[in-house]
Amino acid sequence: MTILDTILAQKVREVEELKGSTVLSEEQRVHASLVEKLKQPGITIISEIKRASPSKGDLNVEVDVPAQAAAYEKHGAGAISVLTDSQFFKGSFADLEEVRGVVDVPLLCKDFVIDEVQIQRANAAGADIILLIAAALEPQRLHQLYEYAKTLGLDVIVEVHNEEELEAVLPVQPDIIGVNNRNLKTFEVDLAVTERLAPRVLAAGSLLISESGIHSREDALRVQAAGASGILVGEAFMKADSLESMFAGLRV
Ligand SMILES: O=P(O)(O)OC[C@@H](O)[C@@H](O)c1c[nH]c2ccccc12
Repeated sequence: MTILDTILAQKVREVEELKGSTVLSEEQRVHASLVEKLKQPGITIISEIKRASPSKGDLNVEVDVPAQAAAYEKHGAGAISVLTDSQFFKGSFADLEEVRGVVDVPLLCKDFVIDEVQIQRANAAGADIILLIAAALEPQRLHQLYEYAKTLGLDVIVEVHNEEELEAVLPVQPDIIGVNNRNLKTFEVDLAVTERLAPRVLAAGSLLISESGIHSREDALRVQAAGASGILVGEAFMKADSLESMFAGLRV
């Protein structure tokens, strides 16, 4: 069993609980658009609230979530990502709701989505964007969930890590493809993954976000040169002594 298998088994249980315990609405809210942000000149920084992760352990468990999110927005985050998984990342939907209360930028509910009910919950908690992970879903199921999220007015980042996953999701014609530099099965991180997959992503007409392992100006410039219009950064912000200088460094 890989860690991804373990997480997905837990998500099956969570989905059952969610279906049993809550009546969620399909309310259409007005959403802040990540697509529009990514089309603007310069790189869009998506700053993540991530207390802990299976690969790195505790990053910043005691973080003051609303204060961190407000600082992200103030220093120039184009969007904010909140890990809502509790078991493996020590996040929560309460974190997402708190962040929604203090920022206006587009908000990504970062979780392992396998069912519509999780998308309803993300929408209800104030998310503007959800993530669909190719490594976690059959292509047809990913396509269904993508279309469902769109009916709620949400943006979707379709996440891939290799050529095979990328080819499998291209028929969806995703507005945004996130290339995860981290292999979710082995935790290995390599920015060359973005460089390898970028030409195909851009040729398909999708916007490109480079995810994971970005810590420095050099890293940001490297993925921007490959064609990324956005970067998703967690650890570097959660462990930064100064958010201001971290933003100054990554803004390219
Ligand atoms: O902390 P990093 O290396 O900057 O990575 C952030 C983000 O890319 C990472 O948290 C992530 C990308 N895709 C995911 C899917 C599930 C959980 C987490 C992730």
